[in-house]
Amino acid sequence: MKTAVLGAGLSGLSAGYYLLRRFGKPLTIYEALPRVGGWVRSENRKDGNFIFESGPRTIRPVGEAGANTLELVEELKLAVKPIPRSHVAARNRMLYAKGQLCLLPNGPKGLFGVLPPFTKPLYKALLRDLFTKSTPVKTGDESIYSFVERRFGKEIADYAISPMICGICAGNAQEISVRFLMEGLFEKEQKYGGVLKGTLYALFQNKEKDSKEGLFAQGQPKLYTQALQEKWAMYGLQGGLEILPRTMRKYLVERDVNVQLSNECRNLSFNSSGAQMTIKDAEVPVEHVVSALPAHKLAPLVKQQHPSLCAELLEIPYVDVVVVNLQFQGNLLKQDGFGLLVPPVEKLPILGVIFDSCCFDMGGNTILTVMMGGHWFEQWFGNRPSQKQILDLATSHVQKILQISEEPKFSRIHTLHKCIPQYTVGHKRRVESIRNYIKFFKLPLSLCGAAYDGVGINDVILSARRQVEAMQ
Ligand SMILES: Cc1cc2nc3c(=O)[nH]c(=O)nc-3n(C[C@H](O)[C@H](O)[C@H](O)COP(=O)(O)OP(=O)(O)OC[C@H]3O[C@@H](n4cnc5c(N)ncnc54)[C@H](O)[C@@H]3O)c2cc1C
Ligand SMILES: C=Cc1c2[nH]c(c1C)Cc1[nH]c(c(CCC(=O)O)c1C)Cc1[nH]c(c(C)c1CCC(=O)O)Cc1[nH]c(c(C)c1C=C)C2
Repeated sequence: MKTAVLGAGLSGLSAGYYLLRRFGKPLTIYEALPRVGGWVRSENRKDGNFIFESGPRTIRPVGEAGANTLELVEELKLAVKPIPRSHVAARNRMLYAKGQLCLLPNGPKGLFGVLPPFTKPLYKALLRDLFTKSTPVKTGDESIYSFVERRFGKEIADYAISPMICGICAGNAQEISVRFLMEGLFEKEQKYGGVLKGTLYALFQNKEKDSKEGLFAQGQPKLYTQALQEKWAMYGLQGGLEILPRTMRKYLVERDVNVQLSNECRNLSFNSSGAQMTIKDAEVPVEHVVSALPAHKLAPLVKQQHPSLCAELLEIPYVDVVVVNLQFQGNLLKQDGFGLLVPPVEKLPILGVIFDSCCFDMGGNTILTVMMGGHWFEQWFGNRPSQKQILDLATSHVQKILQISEEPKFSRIHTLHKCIPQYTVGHKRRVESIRNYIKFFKLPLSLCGAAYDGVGINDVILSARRQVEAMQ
């Protein structure tokens, strides 16, 4: 089968990898930019022995999706940099709220004390769930904020869930679907009348999914076993995360997969013998297309022939994120950890700060990444501030929150337009409807990538695998 993949981000390269494994060649991957990797980008500063990541830097080795990524990492023979659960970066996550830096609880003990910014012990939120009647949600979905507020109270919604949503998709918890992160808990509440009740009932009935089912029933990847034994909380890659897409490209090219950079797809239509792509100005026929493009990039390609598919794809919103990498000389952090998040109720222009130099060795420098914008991008950056204004905003907040008086020695600013899809209320139905449309019209088109089945690295790699496995 002659297949084309659109997009050489992590999902497109993964689709290429799984297509090659399942069907062999001929196979071409078309990428608009002169590089692979999409949002994964690492700048290695050899002069200072540190790395600036403008996208992801760590991966979680959790569950089937985590095991699947580790299988790929193992096949590519990449050197991993594990962060065990005992590491300070795995234990310490902070919030900047009510004018102070607050360490988040990271174990059952933390349930019983009163830890700022919370005003009550957290176990009280669990009791609230136990004694609160469930509210049937007829539409089958609601925002994660309203679910958490109903079950656990406003304080948990404002100071635990809202910043967490910022730290995953830079989104507003009041718009993000409960099914994005808490599908299981939501369903337990709807079925058994409460989250705790449902959890206990499921445990008692032993109805939780058998871990021996699924992709790795025949044996899990060695690296995943190692991650479990050594209790990794997360890991990075030697040389920065961009080594992953770069090595995938090399792996594919060495096996005669055609990876065409600077070759944007400009139109996509379907006929009785397959699909017709316009690549730059050339017409290219293929039998099947795997799109690993962001939904808003695929939409205009199918608009002419399938306007309603285009409209549904455009219903998946995206947000812009400003990423500012900062290098300071020496170790300036008073409290080590993964980083800090700022709850949106604080109404500050920053979403969070990652302490890169606590996660990985950065040559004795303090390396910080400030993330800003997201759902609130227009509010803070709508008037298109200059690079200097952006840098000043990031630096002044870092200096105030972390009490750093020095100026950064080196910095980088990236404005990432439409970089993270928002799984707003109704997302699951929207994706089902898009895939049903494709099925109904028997289009030789598969969809993978961050727009549909999860926004993290593990999700987009697994999404590519599942789509390839579902191909006839
Ligand atoms: C700031 C930030 C931090 C993140 N942190 C983490 C993290 O810590 N952990 C984690 O697991 N995940 C993280 N993520 C998410 C992770 O980066 C994404 O899940 C992943 O990179 C998405 O990959 P993708 O292939 O689906 O999409 P993309 O990376 O968007 O790739 C799509 C590709 O398609 C190309 N393209 C677009 N239009 C066309 C066209 N018409 N023709 C051909 N090619 C086209 C693009 O140039 C791009 O290369 C983060 C993301 C961001 C933005
Ligand atoms: C402040 C902005 C962001 C930070 N990271 C991201 C954004 C938008 C993006 C992101 N972070 C994670 C993922 C992957 C999710 C997954 O499915 O694995 C993505 C796309 C991982 C993550 N980072 C934080 C949390 C709570 C998570 C979820 C998984 C986990 O618990 O490890 C916390 C966090 N993110 C950022 C900061 C500053 C921060 C906490 C201190 C930045």
